[in-house]
Amino acid sequence: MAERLSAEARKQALGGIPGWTEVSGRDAIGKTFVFKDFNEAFGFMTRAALVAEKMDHHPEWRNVYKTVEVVLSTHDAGGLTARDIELAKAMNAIAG
Ligand SMILES: C[C@H](O)[C@H](O)[C@H]1CNC2=NC(N)=NC(=O)C2=N1
Repeated sequence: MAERLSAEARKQALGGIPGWTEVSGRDAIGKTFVFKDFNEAFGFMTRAALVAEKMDHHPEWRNVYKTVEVVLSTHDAGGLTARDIELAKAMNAIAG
């Protein structure tokens, strides 16, 4: 099973994924993506969903019109792991 990231490791990892911050009150990271319109937002979710499924690592997310709020945490590990960082990077790349 993936190991939870140390304080130092997560600080360093967050530096490499623009827009992602620690979620207060739980061991997770989050980002709110804002797109041009609903089509762009849902297109992002569709592409991200395919990557997430391939990784077998799934986001917690919420879509309202052109925004997508994402929270990443590794449920099996009870907190933040390298798998979350990997998916966050992929999501940033997909969003462009
Ligand atoms: C059995 C399956 O591999 C696990 O339940 C996977 C699925 N997707 C997952 N997604 C996330 N975010 N955390 C997990 O621990 C997790 N575990």
